[in-house]
Amino acid sequence: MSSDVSRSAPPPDVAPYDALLLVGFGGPEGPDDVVPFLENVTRGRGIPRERLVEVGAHYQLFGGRSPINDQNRALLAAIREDLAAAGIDLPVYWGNRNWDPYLDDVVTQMARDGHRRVAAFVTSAYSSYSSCRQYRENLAHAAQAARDAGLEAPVLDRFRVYFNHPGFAGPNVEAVLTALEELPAEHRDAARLVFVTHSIPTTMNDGSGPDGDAYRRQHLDLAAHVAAEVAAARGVEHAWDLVYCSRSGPPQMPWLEPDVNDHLEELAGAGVPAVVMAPIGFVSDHMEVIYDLDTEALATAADLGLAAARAATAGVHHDFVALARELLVERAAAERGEQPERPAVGSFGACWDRCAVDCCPNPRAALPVAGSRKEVDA
Ligand SMILES: CC1=C(CCC(=O)O)c2cc3nc(cc4[nH]c(cc5[nH]c(cc1n2)c(C)c5CCC(=O)O)c(CCC(=O)O)c4C)C(CCC(=O)O)=C3C
Ligand SMILES: [Fe+2]
Repeated sequence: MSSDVSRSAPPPDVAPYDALLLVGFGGPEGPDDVVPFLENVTRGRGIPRERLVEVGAHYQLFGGRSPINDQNRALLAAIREDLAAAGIDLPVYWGNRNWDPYLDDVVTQMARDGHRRVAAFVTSAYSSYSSCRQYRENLAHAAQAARDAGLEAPVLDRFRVYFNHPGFAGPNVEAVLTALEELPAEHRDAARLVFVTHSIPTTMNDGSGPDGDAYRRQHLDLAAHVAAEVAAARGVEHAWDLVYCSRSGPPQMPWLEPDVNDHLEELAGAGVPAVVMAPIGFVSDHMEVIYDLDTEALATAADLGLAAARAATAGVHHDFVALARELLVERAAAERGEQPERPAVGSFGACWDRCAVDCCPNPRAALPVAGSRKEVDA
């Protein structure tokens, strides 16, 4: 499969799919949305009130508006354009887990529009309950909402986890190289690469993927790949680490560590002069990135006298937009019984199309999910 599609070539075959669904997290779009949004996110999850007040304040600092929905609107438009340019005539919808447009409403509309077989592109690149299974629960819930409305629900196939797809890895390599150029020249070669992702409870990490610990190991694998590509491009080896941001939950519950701010302190103490913070755990510059990194961690670095630059997220990078099409064409071929090429960087190889039944278990309840290997879809 090639990403440059010439005009005369026949368009790639996307059968059996009749629509693509972009699946987002969702975010508030004004001050009055913040509390109901936080209630949606944390319902039944035992997040302390103090943490919600604190996170609410982060949103209010930005006028109560997260950039995440606008980023998904831009991604949606870019995917539509990319598909059209490739000659693929397929409607693309967008729905969220936690805010309008809600997945339940969007999938119900898709059913009403007659769609039967839908490919789902989730804006989250790694395995874990929060970043994988919970979205598949949301898809199953949305299919049920369509059935509750008296409609025939489409089958919803979620793409393979894509942290190691070249269309995600490539933009992250490029972003680190660009961020290095933003550092003072005299410190550039000594800069540490600090890869950052969302912390999760250690128990959630332990259960992630088919064999456990997949969330952390997938990040380490991509980080090692990016660091190697950067070294190859610059002819300079940069030491690197994987650290975490946005810890939540009650204080006595262990979450993945170290926190990015603590880590910066340690680096400064060890005499490191400069860092690039690369948020490989996120696909766009949403609140965790613009608050936890750009506001808080960059201030920590400034206090410590560390030169720091934040690498861009994949966002609407051409290669990341193309990834949606490439995974669509790949998965369609697989569903037709063909053996498509499955590009992947790093040491793990391409991930599975359908998750194992006990992959990334829900810590609280066994809920129906879309796209498991053996379970019958809800
Ligand atoms: C792994 C992961 C990703 C990356 C994968 C993915 O992208 O899905 C992610 C993304 C996001 N998380 C987001 C926002 C929030 N996450 C929270 C809480 C939590 N996140 C968790 C994990 C993750 N979260 C967990 C284990 C919790 C504890 C509660 C629970 O077990 O569910 C809370 C509650 C307050 C707090 O406790 O911080 C908020 C407000 C936004 C939107 C940002 C915006 O508005 O721009 C995005 C993209
Ligand atoms: Fe989160």
